[in-house]
Amino acid sequence: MRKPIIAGNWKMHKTIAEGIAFVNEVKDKVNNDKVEAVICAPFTLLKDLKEATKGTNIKIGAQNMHFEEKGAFTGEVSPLMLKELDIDYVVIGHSERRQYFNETNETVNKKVLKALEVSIDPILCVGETLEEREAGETKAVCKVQVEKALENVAKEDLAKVVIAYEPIWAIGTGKTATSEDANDVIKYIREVVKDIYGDLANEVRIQYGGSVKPANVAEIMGQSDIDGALVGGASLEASDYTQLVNY
Ligand SMILES: O=C(CO)COP(=O)(O)O
Repeated sequence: MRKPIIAGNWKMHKTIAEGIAFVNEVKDKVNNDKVEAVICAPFTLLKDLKEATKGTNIKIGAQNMHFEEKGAFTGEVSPLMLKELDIDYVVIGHSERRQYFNETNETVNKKVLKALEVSIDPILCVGETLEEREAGETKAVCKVQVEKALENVAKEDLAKVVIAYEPIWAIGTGKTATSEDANDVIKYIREVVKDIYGDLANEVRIQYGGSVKPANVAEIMGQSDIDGALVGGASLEASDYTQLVNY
């Protein structure tokens, strides 16, 4: 049975003080045992958020990391530095990183492998652009992204990988894929994983991301193959976040 995972991706928002105030507001209200609740925050907040969420149901994720453990990589953060903070998840290959920071399928694969090696569960993001969708390439694009990202991932590690299907045109635009469309692509992504790993694919959680909010979360989560949501904008407000994880 796959436990649904609802993760807020704060992107480049919130100071430490704001993050702690947020956690203090939501922590006693996050009480849906059926869902894993996660906050993916900027690096500067991680240590304090781990502290503030101790003894609560909220897990903490980073939004990126380097694939090397150390070295001359000015401005980067190493997987071991995240591990030292006992970080639970790390978002890998978000479309904003692919678009603005030259993240490629190859670096995404290296990061996924490294995250698994240091025991931080990767949230692997895939998804098509509007152009690709209009050209009917959605599934082909997702297939390549998933196959490349999972290259050399060991069978016994597969279930630790969370995949987030985030159509780029639905991110921050207010446009969601219809829940049936999202479900259809997610079903297909599971087939792609199945072609590589067989029935182990049934253990992989696949989230939807893109303009998820309290008003549409139940419908999205009600789909047969959607195992969670990765939420940007609507995860920034404490009351919205509480509604999302308690949908
Ligand atoms: O990119 C996203 C989550 O990673 C989605 O962002 P929005 O929920 O703001 O559309």
